[in-house]
Amino acid sequence: MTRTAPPEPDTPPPPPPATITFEGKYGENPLAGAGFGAMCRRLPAVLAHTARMAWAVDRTGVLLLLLCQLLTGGAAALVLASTAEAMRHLLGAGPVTERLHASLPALLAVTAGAAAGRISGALASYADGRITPLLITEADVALVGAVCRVESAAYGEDGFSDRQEAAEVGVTRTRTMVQDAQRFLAALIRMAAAAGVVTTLHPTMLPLLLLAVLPAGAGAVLSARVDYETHYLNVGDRNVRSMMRWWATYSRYGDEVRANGMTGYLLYWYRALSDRIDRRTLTAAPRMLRITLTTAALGGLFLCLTWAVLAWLAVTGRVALPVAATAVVAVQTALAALSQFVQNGAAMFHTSLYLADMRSFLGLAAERAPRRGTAAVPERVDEIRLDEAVYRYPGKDRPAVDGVSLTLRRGEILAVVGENGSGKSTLTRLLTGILLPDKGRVLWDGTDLAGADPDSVWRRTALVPQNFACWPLRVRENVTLGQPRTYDDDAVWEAVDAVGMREPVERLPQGLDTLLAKELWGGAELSGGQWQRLACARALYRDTPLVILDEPTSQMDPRGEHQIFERIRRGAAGRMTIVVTHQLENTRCADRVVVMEHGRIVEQGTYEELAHAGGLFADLVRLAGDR
Ligand SMILES: Nc1ncnc2c1ncn2[C@@H]1O[C@H](COP(=O)(O)OP(=O)(O)OP(=O)(O)O)[C@@H](O)[C@H]1O
Repeated sequence: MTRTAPPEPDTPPPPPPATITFEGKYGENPLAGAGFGAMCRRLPAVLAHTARMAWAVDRTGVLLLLLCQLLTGGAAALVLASTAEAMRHLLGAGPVTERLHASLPALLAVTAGAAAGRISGALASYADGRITPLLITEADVALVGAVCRVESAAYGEDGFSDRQEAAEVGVTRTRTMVQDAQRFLAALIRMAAAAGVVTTLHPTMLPLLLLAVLPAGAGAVLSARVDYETHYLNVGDRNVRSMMRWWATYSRYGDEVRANGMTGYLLYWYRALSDRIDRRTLTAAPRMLRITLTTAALGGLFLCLTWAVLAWLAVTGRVALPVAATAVVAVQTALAALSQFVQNGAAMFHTSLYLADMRSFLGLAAERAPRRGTAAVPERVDEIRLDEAVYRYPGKDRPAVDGVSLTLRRGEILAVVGENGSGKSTLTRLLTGILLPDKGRVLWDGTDLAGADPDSVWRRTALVPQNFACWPLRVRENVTLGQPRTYDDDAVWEAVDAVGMREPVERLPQGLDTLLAKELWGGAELSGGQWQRLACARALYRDTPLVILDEPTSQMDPRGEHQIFERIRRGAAGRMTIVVTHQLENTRCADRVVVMEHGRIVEQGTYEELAHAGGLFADLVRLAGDR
């Protein structure tokens, strides 16, 4: 139900958030065709996977955990055997003091066994506490690393982001993985010990006990399946909700949200989406209840049968009274162990579903990692050539860059202009090898980027994108991005000076050491234009053979803009510089201007040539002046 009303009563109610439905292979729940047996068969693989991951991060912890499991089993067996022994004496014939005296060693053994069990339990928790944080970090870092490394084109693939969201849940679930596995193993060992004792008392007892707990296990597995199905249905909505949550609450967008009166709608939207997620969860609740009630009833029935058989064995003299008393303890122990065994088995199964999502996403990311070749581009690049390059984004009908040929030489400044969506940024992505063309080639001094090691290419590029990041790091790291060229700050100040930021940085409380995140303790904030200057300083600091500035001065005052273009001119000799801009006056500094339309280069020449050519550029110049 939607409780937050849209803000304006006299306007029509806003539409609810769009429903995202997966199609194709992403629409298929991986559990849809899996039966109960198939689900149970996953467990050994999950156990082995958990053991492998745990072994990789903390061998001592794993060995300690295994030792604890053996100790737990041994302690359980000792407690049961000694209980039987103590019962035999206590319920035997003779005076009470003598019976007590005779049973004392067995009672002491019970105490020692119980103490050993407790100690090994505590040690197992300690080992789990050591391993789990490391495992979570491993999984988390693997996920972040995998996403950072995929080919940029993968971000545009349908379902990529949703599968990433599902994988994030897998990382969270890693928290319970070791604990579930450890409890599962401990229960298995305790169960084996108790089952041995129960079987020696009477062979019918064990199958009855099994029947008593199996329904609970089946119930837990089936509930886990329903829970996962609901989770799976909600992945898309949860993903978009968490994105919107970030956008709506991030302080940087606070002005836009408030001054556009968006708060009411955003809350309405957020509530409506949350309600939809809740509705799906609630729809699953009656199914869960049915499963739990049915399996509990079945389990209860079999448990009654177990106790009835035990009573019948004792009453008919088929087992002696001391043995029957031991049987009560053994049945209780076996029952507890069996319940723990099936419950933790089901929990492991449950966790395994989310971990499988994580593993499958990591597999997808590995498939999408660059596989381009190992050719290294030369240190000093003299020429970059685009040869009939075509690139179409996934899911788009038309190519964003459509058969572009272009040669850029060292020392040249190239300006790229064109209307919105004409393919300028995509062209820069092709030149830097962020994207590889579907057809045609991009050659750096004759080396095709399709066969070049991308890291060797990106060591030679510097890019100020349209949407640059405002890193919540210190000023220094915002310039160096953590890759200092020297151990002193001279090169950093040089880049800061080049964009006219010395004075504002010196005025910050800790200069270059100031944290640029107002929302963090002790942080400071810059203005939009100052952030953009810093993004340019970042590119200049890198001192690479190719520098690309995509709308680098859109937020700057005229002085800042002048300073940046002055710096571009001065530094042009040793490199290739590409400036993408809508400020056509700024293209005067370029040796050549290329004009793009619908993904193609439609004109090229100097500013003066194009301004008088009567084509698209001249048209845009006229429109810019006609205000
Ligand atoms: N990541 C993307 N995924 C899918 N389509 C994209 C993506 N980026 C751009 N496009 C599409 O490719 C076309 C060219 O976009 P591009 O960003 O290269 O244009 P542009 O000339 O830089 O535009 P602008 O002047 O607005 O920055 C557009 O139709 C756009 O919708």
